[in-house]
Amino acid sequence: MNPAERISELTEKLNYYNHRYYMDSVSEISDQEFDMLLKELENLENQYPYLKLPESPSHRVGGTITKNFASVEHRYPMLSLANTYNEQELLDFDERVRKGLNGESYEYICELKFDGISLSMTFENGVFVRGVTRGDGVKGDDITNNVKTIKTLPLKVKIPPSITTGIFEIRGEGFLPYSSFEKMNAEAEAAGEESYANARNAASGSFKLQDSAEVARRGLDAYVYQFLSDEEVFATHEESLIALKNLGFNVSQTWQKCHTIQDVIEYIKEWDEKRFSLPLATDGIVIKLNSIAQRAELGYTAKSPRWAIAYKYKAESKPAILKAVTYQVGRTGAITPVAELDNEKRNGKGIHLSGTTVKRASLHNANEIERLGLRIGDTVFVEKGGEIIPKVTAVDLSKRDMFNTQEIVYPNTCPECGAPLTRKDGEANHYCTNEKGCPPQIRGRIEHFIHRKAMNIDSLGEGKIELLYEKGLVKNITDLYDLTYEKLFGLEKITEDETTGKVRKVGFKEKTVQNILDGIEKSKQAPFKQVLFGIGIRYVGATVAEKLAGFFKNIDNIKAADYETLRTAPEIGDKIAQSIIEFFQVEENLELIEKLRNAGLQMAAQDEVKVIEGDQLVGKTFLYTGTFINFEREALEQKIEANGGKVVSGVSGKLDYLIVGDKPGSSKIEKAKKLNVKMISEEEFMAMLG
Ligand SMILES: NC(=O)c1ccc[n+]([C@@H]2O[C@H](COP(=O)([O-])OP(=O)(O)OC[C@H]3O[C@@H](n4cnc5c(N)ncnc54)[C@H](O)[C@@H]3O)[C@@H](O)[C@H]2O)c1
Ligand SMILES: [Zn+2]
Repeated sequence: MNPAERISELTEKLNYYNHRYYMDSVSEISDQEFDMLLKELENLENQYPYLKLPESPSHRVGGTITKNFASVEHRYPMLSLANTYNEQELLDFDERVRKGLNGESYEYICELKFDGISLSMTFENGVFVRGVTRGDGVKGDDITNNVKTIKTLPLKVKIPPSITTGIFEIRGEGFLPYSSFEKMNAEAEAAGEESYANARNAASGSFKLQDSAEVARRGLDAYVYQFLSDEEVFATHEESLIALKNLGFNVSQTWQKCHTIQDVIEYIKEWDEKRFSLPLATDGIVIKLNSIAQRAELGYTAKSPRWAIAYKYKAESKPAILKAVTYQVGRTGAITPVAELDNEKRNGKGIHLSGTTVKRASLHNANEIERLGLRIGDTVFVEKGGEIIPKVTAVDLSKRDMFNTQEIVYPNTCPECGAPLTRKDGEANHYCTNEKGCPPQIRGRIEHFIHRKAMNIDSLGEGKIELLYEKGLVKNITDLYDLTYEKLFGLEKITEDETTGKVRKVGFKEKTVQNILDGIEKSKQAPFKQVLFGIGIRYVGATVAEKLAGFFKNIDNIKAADYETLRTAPEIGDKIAQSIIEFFQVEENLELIEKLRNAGLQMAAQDEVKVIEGDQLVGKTFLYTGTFINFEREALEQKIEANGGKVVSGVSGKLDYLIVGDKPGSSKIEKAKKLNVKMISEEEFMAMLG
């Protein structure tokens, strides 16, 4: 490949990864791999400047603004940071600073590099008015309502007296603490939804949700690390950090002043392991010049300040012995192979990696085992980078001993129930075929049934369900409604955590029993859409269940619907329709529904109470495109309907009004123009309401 081809390939790849990372909150490769590719591109571009492409990611901040929020121009651009993974480049940075300051003395402030998303928070007269993402560095998404869910962010503070304009801005990192991240992923898994690979992606995805109530539930937090205003308020960064803390902002107390680059290197070493005891993900250290005046002397490149640099920790990789492969069975029957690992002394203590003990790592599926070419007894490399879940990255073939290692034979029967496994075309996982009798599948279905978006019985959980199942009290979801105080009181189970060895006791005393029974009783009031989700028809997630409930109104209509009728419901495609038909063909499923009905569960949708505000829009149809200042999408639809109007799903000649917001969709606009549909602004719409 010649340089031109490589430059074009790297540009395209990096732009793609940037898009996935910033828009979709997904990392398809590790940060380290990304940074290496970017460095390679930068080197090539320096060598062959005339080959640099206009869309090159090398001189731009990586993010973009989205269509889902109003976009806001930053008062001060939000830049990135230069980064490095090695000490020499840190020394080079120090050398550049020294030269740039012409012999003046200087000092650094070191901070941890928190791994979340940058936030800009504006205060006017001491009141928090706006929270914005970094976006493309010039403009960002207005996510004020989501930022407001951060409990540690004071919404009103005293303003420093030297600020005459009344306006100042705070910058910080919005993040999801590990504890919230784990909780959120456990819930997502229970609901059969996709989980995030790491806390940074989960934070990024959460800050960009439309529903602020859901954002609030996720438990986001933020650390504040920068103060900006038109007036010069602080002479040093240190002063500003102390002042921010005193004003009530959440400033991580892990920062430190360093007088030399050697002190900086000490700080880096100190936090290499210690950072894993922090409640959030960190991926490095940020080194910043302390003096604000000296910062101005050094200035900026197009992408980052010259007075700061990020040192990023390399993902730690360690050898381990693959003792065995075990197989886990999930709710859907999917089999996951797991590597059982130990250290090279084989003393059962596992390996110590990035602050935690590792004894197991997921191998995902049979293909992955094949790709890695694993044998039992191999020495393998285990890595834990930004992801908190360790992974096996390769076999150390130099240590391979053919006589003392064994081939891995993928099982063809279920390790839990012995039933045969199948693997559908195009699927990576094997599945246990014994849907009705396989214990983890049964327990999984019950866990799904009590999920927050289903029957919402939060007084039950995994451990309790396991106990009820083992005692033979609950073998399927309908058994929950036969539980009584007598059956539950006094049940007990002691479990030992395999990795930590911690002993945990689940015991049912008076209060626990009462809570469980109350929770079950309350679930009888859960709306039909939640019941429909809870019974666990394949492919019928919470959203599909809501659509079905809204369209068919009750379970009998759904049961009676044939394929064509099902397909007329909104967003019900072939796969879902087939799955519903199949579900209602099974006799046991029909019995299950009758039992739930007899237990008193809601099998029909209650008529929604429609709010009526006026009749100004009666007889008129509306469609909207873009984002609006006064409404989220749902609120806008409600407003139209509450005033007698109707929201339609596409532009047609019959459409009366297209309401055009910020960043409208071009296809809707074009179609509306062609069909002469009247287009109105948000203000004009408000005026129609009178
Ligand atoms: N894996 C992928 O596919 C992929 C794709 C794109 C980008 N990335 C990663 O993202 C990086 C680029 O992101 P970036 O431009 O935001 O740079 P960056 O994350 O390396 O550094 C800048 C950011 O650091 C954050 N930060 C955390 N703690 C800070 C502190 N104490 N002081 C100041 N800032 C602090 C701020 O949000 C700031 O915007 C890449 O280097 C790469 O590692 C990964
Ligand atoms: Zn099984």
